[in-house]
Amino acid sequence: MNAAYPRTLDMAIPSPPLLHAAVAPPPPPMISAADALSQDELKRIAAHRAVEQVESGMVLGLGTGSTAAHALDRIGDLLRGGALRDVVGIPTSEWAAARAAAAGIPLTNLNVHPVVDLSIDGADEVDPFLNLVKGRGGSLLREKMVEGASRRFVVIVDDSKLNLFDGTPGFNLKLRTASINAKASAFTEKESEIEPFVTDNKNYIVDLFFENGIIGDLNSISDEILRITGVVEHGMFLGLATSVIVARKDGVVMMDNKGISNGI
Ligand SMILES: O=C[C@H](O)[C@H](O)[C@H](O)COP(=O)(O)O
Repeated sequence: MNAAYPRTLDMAIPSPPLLHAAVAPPPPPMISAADALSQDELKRIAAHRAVEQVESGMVLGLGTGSTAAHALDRIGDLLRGGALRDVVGIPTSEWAAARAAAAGIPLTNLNVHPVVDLSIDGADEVDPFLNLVKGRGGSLLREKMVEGASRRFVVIVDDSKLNLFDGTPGFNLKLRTASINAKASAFTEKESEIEPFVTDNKNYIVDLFFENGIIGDLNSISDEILRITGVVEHGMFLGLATSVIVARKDGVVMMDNKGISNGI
């Protein structure tokens, strides 16, 4: 997982075969120690609300990250306590596989279960139309495969994730994608001092910097990014989420295609 989450859109491109991915736990949130507990508590609350939708016998998509961790642990607790049974999960990363196994969730894969009943995962940014930016922990490709195969995809966030996709200026130009008004970089200026971020699938994560914010139709931008030779996938999850559970200090809200409900 990445050590820091820049406020950018990420995409994955293949890395050279000699590089291998390090599987690490999710990064700590970039907030002060005093705030850490309350933000983590919000993540836990959102995750537990989502797990209320899990039923015995379901095939689950198991998300990646510090918010999804609470969902995995909760599902494990319910399985151990007997409140849930016959649940199997498809992990969206090596990290999720390890965490789910530790929680006692039986694992499967998309070959065995090509249709997933319910996926639960965090996000880096959520817009009012339930579009997401994901992948700042590097798991966007497997996440999109599993969550795209899901009947329901419930996103769990604290309210710091409610952003429009704003993009952030960047200065470390490696690949210019002029047609989408963005610059991309896998490295800083001092390449020797930084390890490129390599995913579970041995792809590089490249940060895309939209200098003037993301302007235009997101689906067209998505198509354009995917047409760039070498791009495997990007972190915009458009039209995949069926609902978003947002934990705020003043309560929990759910966003879905009918609007926003309070007090769920
Ligand atoms: O690659 C990482 C995943 O897309 C995560 O679900 C996303 O980064 C949100 O992670 P967290 O819940 O730790 O903020």
